[in-house]
Amino acid sequence: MSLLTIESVSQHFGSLVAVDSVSLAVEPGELRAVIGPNGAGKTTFFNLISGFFAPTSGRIMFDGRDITTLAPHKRVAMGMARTFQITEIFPELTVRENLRIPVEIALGLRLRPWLGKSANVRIKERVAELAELGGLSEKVDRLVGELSHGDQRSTEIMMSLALKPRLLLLDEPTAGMGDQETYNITRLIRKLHRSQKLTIVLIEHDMRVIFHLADRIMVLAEGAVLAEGTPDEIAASEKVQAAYLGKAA
Ligand SMILES: Nc1ncnc2c1ncn2[C@@H]1O[C@H](COP(=O)(O)OP(=O)(O)OP(=O)(O)O)[C@@H](O)[C@H]1O
Repeated sequence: MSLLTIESVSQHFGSLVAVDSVSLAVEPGELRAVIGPNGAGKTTFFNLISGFFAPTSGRIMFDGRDITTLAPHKRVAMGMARTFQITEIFPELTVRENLRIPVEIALGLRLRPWLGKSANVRIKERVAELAELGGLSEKVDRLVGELSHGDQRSTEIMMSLALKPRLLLLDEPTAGMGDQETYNITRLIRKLHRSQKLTIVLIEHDMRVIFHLADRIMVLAEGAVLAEGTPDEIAASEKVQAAYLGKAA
């Protein structure tokens, strides 16, 4: 059974059709990319998956359950995590302190007035494990606000992972990054996908990232699915090339 199934979903804003009857099935363990020129409807599509809007029409199923109108926090509770284009971390806290927040939530220990020794040990171990996996072990005591954009993004991704999501939605994970940082984040995402068998849907502008990572790619243009296939098929598609060059496909 697919983990996420989108059936003919549309989103209208007045007379504008931002997402036009889009369908998608994401299998467990798959890394699926959604690409498209500016204004193609990618962010709106992500907002529909994470529940920021209910679609004008269509149906969204997650883990066999109809979540079309389910509130975002209930989707998170079902195992859907999302990172944003704007980094959502606490810059005035250290990496360790940032990671500790979702770890405590995941262990059901957040905001307890008093934590026993064994609870503290469990939290510390999990924070250390996440820092290691995210390549952040040497930076755990640094303030996040002082880190590079790439390390901040890694921290944010590891915070999402602390919640043990079954689906991770990544919204332009390398936005605003230079070549080295883009490479590092791409490697981290690939490592998480492979080692944790994490199911990931990502929106990305940077084609190098997409072609290195994705099992399959869906291309949106003017709200509709223009093409779907493996990276090789998408790279060879004349329709896709035309859409990116701004010509009529
Ligand atoms: N809340 C909204 N109200 C009205 N129109 C909207 C809203 N959100 C998006 N749109 C419009 O829907 C269309 C698709 O926008 P969307 O942001 O989803 O595209 P995108 O592919 O993510 O673009 P980009 O790559 O530039 O981020 C655009 O024409 C946009 O102006």
